[in-house]
Parts: sequence; structure tokens; C-alpha cells
Amino acid sequence: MTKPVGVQIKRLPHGHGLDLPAYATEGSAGMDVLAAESVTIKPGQRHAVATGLSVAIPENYEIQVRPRSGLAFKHGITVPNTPGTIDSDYRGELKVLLINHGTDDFAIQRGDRVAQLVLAPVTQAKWEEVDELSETVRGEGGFGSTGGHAKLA
Ligand SMILES: O=c1ccn([C@H]2C[C@H](O)[C@@H](COP(=O)(O)OP(=O)(O)OP(=O)(O)O)O2)c(=O)[nH]1
Repeated sequence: MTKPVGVQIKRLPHGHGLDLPAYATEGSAGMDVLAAESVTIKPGQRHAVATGLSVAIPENYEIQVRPRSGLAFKHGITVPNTPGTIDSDYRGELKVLLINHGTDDFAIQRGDRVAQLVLAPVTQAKWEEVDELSETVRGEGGFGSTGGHAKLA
């Protein structure tokens, strides 16, 4: 494991009394983040779940908001914009967008772990506009051009 990177975090009034996002195990890539509200998401509905937290991520990093596989597999609850992007200059409340792809109402209680946060390095690009791009074997092939599944043939 590399040395952890410090990230400033602030509890908003409705975030008080909740644990901060935390790694469930020593080798976890993501910190489970808790809901700061209780809400029920009906099948097909989306909701921006409050976390009661705002953060100041160091420059050249982002936080990605990813689904929890257990909620996705067992209940069809996922993050529609996955991975959600928390920019280093964002100071508003961190929200977890969830969608219910399942067939049942999904009840979230304040304190439930609804998603996971992954700190990731960011490299910004600088465009270098050209008239011709370098040639490659793949060329313009894409969208299943290499096969590998009967349905792509
Ligand atoms: O799952 C998410 C995604 C985004 N955000 C916050 C932090 C992020 O920095 C900001 C903007 O997100 P994004 O760039 O994805 O949204 P946009 O639709 O492009 O909005 P904007 O025009 O404000 O950038 O919203 C969240 O709290 N949760």
C-alpha cells in the first residue's frame, strides 16, 4: 500500500453523529459512505442521497463514487453516473446518485452504507491538434470488431 493521501472532510449539520466513510478491510479500494437521510427509492426511480459531508480533495486527485456490488446484485441498486466524479474544486455536499433497477421498493435508513468512494489520481490532458493521426493495426475498428462473443459475429 502506498502512503495514504490526506483529504479534508467537513461534516455538515445533518452529517453529525455518523461515521466518516471508511475502508471495510485493510485491502479495500473504496471507503463505504453512509447515507445521512432515510429515503425509499421506488423501482425505476433515482435519488441523490445526502451524505452530510463535503470535502476538499487535493489537486490532481478526484474521488470516484462507485456502486456496492452487494446492493447491485441483490437489489438492482446502482449508481447511474458510475463512477460519479467528485472534482477537487467542489465544495458542495457530496451526494450519492442511486437508481433502483430492481422490482421492489428499496428503503435506505440513515447510517446505511450506500456506495463506496475511491480516491484516484487525475492527469489533465492538453490537446495537440493535428491533420493526420498515427496509423495503427486497429485503425478505425471498434465496437466489437475483434469478436470474442458469438453475438458479435
Ligand atoms: O455522484 C456525484 C457526482 C457529482 N457530484 C458533485 C461533485 C462534482 O464535483 C460536482 C459536479 O459533478 P459533474 O461534473 O459530474 O456534474 P455536471 O453535470 O457536469 O455538473 P457541473 O456542470 O456542475 O460540473 O457534483 C456529487 O456530489 N456526486
